[in-house]
Amino acid sequence: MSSDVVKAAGLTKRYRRSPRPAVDDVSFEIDQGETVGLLGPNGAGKTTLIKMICGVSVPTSGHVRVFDADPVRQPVAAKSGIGAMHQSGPFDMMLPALDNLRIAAMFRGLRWREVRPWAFELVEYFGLTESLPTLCFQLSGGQRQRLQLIRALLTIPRLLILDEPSAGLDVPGRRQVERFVTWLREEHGVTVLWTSHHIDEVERNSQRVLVVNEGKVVRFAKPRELVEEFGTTHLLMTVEDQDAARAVAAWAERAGLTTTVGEAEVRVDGAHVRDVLPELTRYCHENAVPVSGFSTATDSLEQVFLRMTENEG
Ligand SMILES: Nc1ncnc2c1ncn2[C@@H]1O[C@H](COP(=O)(O)OP(=O)(O)OP(=O)(O)O)[C@@H](O)[C@H]1O
Repeated sequence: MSSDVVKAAGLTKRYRRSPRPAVDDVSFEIDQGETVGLLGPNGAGKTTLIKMICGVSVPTSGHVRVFDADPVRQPVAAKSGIGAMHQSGPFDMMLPALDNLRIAAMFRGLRWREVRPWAFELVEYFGLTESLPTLCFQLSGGQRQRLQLIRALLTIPRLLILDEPSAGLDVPGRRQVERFVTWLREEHGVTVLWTSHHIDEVERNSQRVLVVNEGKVVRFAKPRELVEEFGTTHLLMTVEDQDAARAVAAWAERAGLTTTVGEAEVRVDGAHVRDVLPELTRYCHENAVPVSGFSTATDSLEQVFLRMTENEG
């Protein structure tokens, strides 16, 4: 029995009449209790990957195991531990929110009477108590999004899969989802796989990030490791006049660095830019170059992600 919750090997999905596979020879493992952010640009294959993990879509080749079971051939063993929220999962729009929750419980073989106290706690936490009698088509997009999340959580799953849980939510709503996911992981050891186009929230809440592009895994690592590996640091020197800007830029270029001269500052880019800072400040001091300050900044995960998934052509 392995401790991996999800294990994919050579997983591939090619839709009919598609020029290239949506998911292309993907292999990775997700450990018990970790939160993994799945990042990729539109059309990268995230939803297709999630559908195969949930047993909703059949792989063309390769395989995926969830709790050591094949989600298509052994659906009960694989799926009974999964709580999944899919992008725009269907509701019966002409029924009240409450009935949609009851129906979801029924489909999952749960007794509404037994799950109701927990469901009502969730409803209260996500601020939907007064919306329970409202017909689904009369709910706002954000309210429907919250209802979807509650539906995925009618029981606390061992593996929670969320496909863009924060789509359409305002900032407090996004933070509420983040806090809840963190609570599930910390209090219940729930393993989480989630996608989001809000890279800042993935960075804040994921132990590891699986970056996919054009169906392939680009990298699977901790956010900090990605920033260290693919990010750059730059230096901003604030100068008092253009002569000073030219002097700083000339020195930096002699040191093999790239510079961008602005109105009152010089940006210096290049590997190990921090290492040259003492020498540069000494040069400015000894030559009376009027520099009024400096700062260094490292790329965010968002900048790194953009660089990693830039498509040529
Ligand atoms: N049912 C389908 N039939 C044919 N092609 C499909 C189908 N579903 C997805 N695709 C294609 O597979 C590729 C991956 O789509 P997928 O929805 O998995 O991407 P995604 O990363 O989830 O994108 P997004 O961020 O836009 O939701 C896309 O090129 C898409 O057009």
